[in-house]
Amino acid sequence: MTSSSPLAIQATQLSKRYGPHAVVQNVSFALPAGETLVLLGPSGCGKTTLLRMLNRLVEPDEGSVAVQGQDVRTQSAAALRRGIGYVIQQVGLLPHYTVAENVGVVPRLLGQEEPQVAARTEELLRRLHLPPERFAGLYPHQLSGGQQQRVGLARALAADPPIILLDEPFGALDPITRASIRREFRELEELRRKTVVLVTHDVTEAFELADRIMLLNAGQVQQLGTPKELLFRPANEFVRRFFDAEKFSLQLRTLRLADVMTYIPNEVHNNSLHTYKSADKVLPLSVTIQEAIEALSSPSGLQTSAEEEAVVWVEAGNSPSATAYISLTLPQLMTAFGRALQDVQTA
Ligand SMILES: Nc1ncnc2c1ncn2[C@@H]1O[C@H](COP(=O)(O)OP(=O)(O)OP(=O)(O)O)[C@@H](O)[C@H]1O
Repeated sequence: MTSSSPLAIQATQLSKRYGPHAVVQNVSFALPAGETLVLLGPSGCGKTTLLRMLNRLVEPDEGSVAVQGQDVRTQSAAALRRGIGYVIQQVGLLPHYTVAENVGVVPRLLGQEEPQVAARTEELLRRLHLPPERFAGLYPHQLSGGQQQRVGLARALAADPPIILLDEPFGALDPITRASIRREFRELEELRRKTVVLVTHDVTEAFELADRIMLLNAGQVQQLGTPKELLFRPANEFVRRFFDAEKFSLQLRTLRLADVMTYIPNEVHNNSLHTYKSADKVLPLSVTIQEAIEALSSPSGLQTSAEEEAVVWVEAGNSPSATAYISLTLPQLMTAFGRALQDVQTA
């Protein structure tokens, strides 16, 4: 992100008290358009209150919020609703409205024409894997929790707001559904262009989705940075301890193939510069070590080498004429990962 990117949200010195409790204390951040910021921290640390100050559901005692460069206090409720989508854990679907009616609520409130609302609803339901032929006429109680969550997301996206606020959007789901919806969510083109602020207390979720994480404790920012910075350069003891229990799994989700390629021995590079077959699995350097392990462990699409070892091909750099690919086995990957970790921790 360049410094010239326009700021989607700028929060300045936000504070909020409830009685004697300072729930949010002096929180500031600047969020460039297109970035995903995750608010993370233990229960009661002020995440939801901070999120709700961004769309004026909670008024701060001190400080200010600017959205697209304009103070939110000077924007009408309708303008804020158009510019900022909001999804909460309880989904909040209207029980007597069908799926399609729920998705169309905000565009209708904003006065959009019926054919336009219907087309947008159909497009979004399809994109969120809820085929409208089957789902458009159902009522919320006829849906599973995961399906309801997707309708909630479709509803927040319906008016195509540039900013989306999500409060524990996957919180009510079981861990397996949660992981798969999270993956769909990450891959949703519709969301990639948007500025997202997401509240969670799930560390893995934060690491999988965030460009930057704000870790809060008792209303105060402990650290604001990339997942890599929080994991490998914790600002204080609270930050270090917060990630300690899940450190290894987070390291796998934070380091990418690009970070470990220099630790792959030369002989591997030299022996494996072949042209790959189109059916083979090819990974870009941007995938995480976790994703590479999953690719190496899944039964489909694997090529088997002479030693019967699973390999993936990795884009190992571009020459002017062609992309070079090297093959990588799980043991080679894990050795390189171990070396990269040692270096990053002692650097
Ligand atoms: N309207 C309110 N009146 C009084 N106290 C409140 C109100 N809203 C929140 N609080 C208190 O403020 C603190 C922070 O609440 P908040 O919901 O922002 O935390 P959170 O980090 O989102 O927690 P969780 O992860 O459990 O949802 C809590 O102690 C809560 O009891």
